[in-house]
Amino acid sequence: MERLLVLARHGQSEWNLKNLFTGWKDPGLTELGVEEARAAGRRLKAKGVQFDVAFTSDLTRAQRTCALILEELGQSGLPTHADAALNERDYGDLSGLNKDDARAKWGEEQVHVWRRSYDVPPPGGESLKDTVARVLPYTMREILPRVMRGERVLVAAHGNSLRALVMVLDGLTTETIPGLELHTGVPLVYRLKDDTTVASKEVLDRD
Ligand SMILES: O=C(O)[C@H](O)COP(=O)(O)O
Repeated sequence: MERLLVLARHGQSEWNLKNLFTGWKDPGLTELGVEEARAAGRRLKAKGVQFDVAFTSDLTRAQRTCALILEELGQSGLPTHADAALNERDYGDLSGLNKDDARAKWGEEQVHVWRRSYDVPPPGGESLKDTVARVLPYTMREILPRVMRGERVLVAAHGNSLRALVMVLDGLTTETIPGLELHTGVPLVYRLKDDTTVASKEVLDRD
């Protein structure tokens, strides 16, 4: 039985382009972001991937990415569940600030800790640990059972909500998670064993 789980970060958003902390804010995709999402769909198609169900967040950039990937696969109209549990990490007081301005104000190191550490939340926002605490129960309850039943599942979400999942799937630790970067519009194709651990992982990077 195929146990397929594809994780895709959304394409470039308007605020990615402007280099702003985004979190729970809801900008749309840029033209490049639309193209990145379509290209992700085309790369999945070239691998012969088809889905039975899709999951996404309640934010526009992920939902649009999900729809564009499915369109490229000729699967528009596939059952799709949108849930805030898959939203980007809440960037709290940093939301809307420019990332370079933040580095100038608080220092490179502090901003890196807020962006990439496991358990240090940005002021008023969520740490990755907080994000794991909502992404993982939702995944265990809604997504994993379907994968294990043989449904082919697409999850179109965000840099940090997907880092939360990849941390668990790849067995990363609090020491190694800061090194993980997920790029816009790059699908990660996982196949799971019958004990839910990872049988294989393929990164469908841009050419
Ligand atoms: O929410 C955001 O600002 C980004 O899309 C993810 O940001 P990060 O790379 O700073 O975690």
